[in-house]
Amino acid sequence: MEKIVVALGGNALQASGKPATAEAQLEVVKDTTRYIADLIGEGYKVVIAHGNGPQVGRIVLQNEAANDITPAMPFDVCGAMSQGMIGYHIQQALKNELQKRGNKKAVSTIVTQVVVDKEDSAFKNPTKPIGPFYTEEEANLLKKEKGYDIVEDAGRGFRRVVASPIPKRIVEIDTVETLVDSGAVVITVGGGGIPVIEENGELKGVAAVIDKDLASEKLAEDLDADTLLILTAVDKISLNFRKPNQVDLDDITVAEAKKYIEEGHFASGSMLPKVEAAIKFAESKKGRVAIIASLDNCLEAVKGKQGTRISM
Ligand SMILES: Nc1ncnc2c1ncn2[C@@H]1O[C@H](COP(=O)(O)OP(=O)(O)O)[C@@H](O)[C@H]1O
Ligand SMILES: NC(=O)OP(=O)(O)O
Repeated sequence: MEKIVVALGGNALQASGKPATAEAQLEVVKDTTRYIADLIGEGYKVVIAHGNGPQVGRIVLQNEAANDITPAMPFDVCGAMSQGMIGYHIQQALKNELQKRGNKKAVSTIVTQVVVDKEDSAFKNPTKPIGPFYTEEEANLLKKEKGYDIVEDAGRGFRRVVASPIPKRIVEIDTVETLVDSGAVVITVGGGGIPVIEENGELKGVAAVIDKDLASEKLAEDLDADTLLILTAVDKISLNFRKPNQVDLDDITVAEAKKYIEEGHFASGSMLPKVEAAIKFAESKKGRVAIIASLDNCLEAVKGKQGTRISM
């Protein structure tokens, strides 16, 4: 049975431009899980990973705002909360959807820690956007009052950025593997995993957000998956994106993908980490394929009819 690690992007988890209520998130997740249920219905063994940038940013803000009433939780705990919150919605919506289709598969979220290097240079150079968008005026105030690092995010406004170290090891991988082998649908490395460092033989949470595409790639390698399916808002990756001479790509080799990166076709912080994760997975073992596609085309993409496929 073909094993697929599905990495869900922001648009699969929340409606853009709408208030970030629990109801709105659940509605979007319900749509998302219909597509995932289609994949499962076709017999694919599916493991789900997802992002958390907007959600963990909001949880941190809620904690900071309520600090006078009850102590704010540290950043790593906020990451764990985002995993639980998003995982809960996905596992509930997917279980309901599968049950409707007469499928009794178990669906479980694993709170997942991912080890990073405490010397990772990312800790000195924050790049991962989290939470809401701000105007320039709001951004300047937040920088001054809260000491946030804030950058302009791809022409969409200003956003807080935090460190995004490279994922080295998935702590709960054996548990995930056992559950996947038992036939369960597992939701894991949510938000790229809760970042932890190893100190004197112990795990310790750190303030960071791991890139979920890179963590999903690590997961796919560890589980010996056949396919890494990265779902986002566009159906294919493009050369000259959003320019009059845009060219959408169907099938590319790792060598071509590397050349396109060098030519600067993929925006850092958005498409670049996806293409990098796809390259790493395709190179890791003969026969492995990475696909970047939109959620609504995920089944067609797995069948080779949609999306961009990256292979050796
Ligand atoms: N060369 C490119 N081809 C396709 N999309 C691109 C390209 N460069 C940047 N993008 C943008 O990257 C976005 C995906 O990144 P992002 O929104 O961060 O992903 P996520 O779905 O994980 O939240 C696409 O929706 C698209 O707007
Ligand atoms: N952790 C992470 O990569 O989240 P986003 O995909 O939401 O940025």
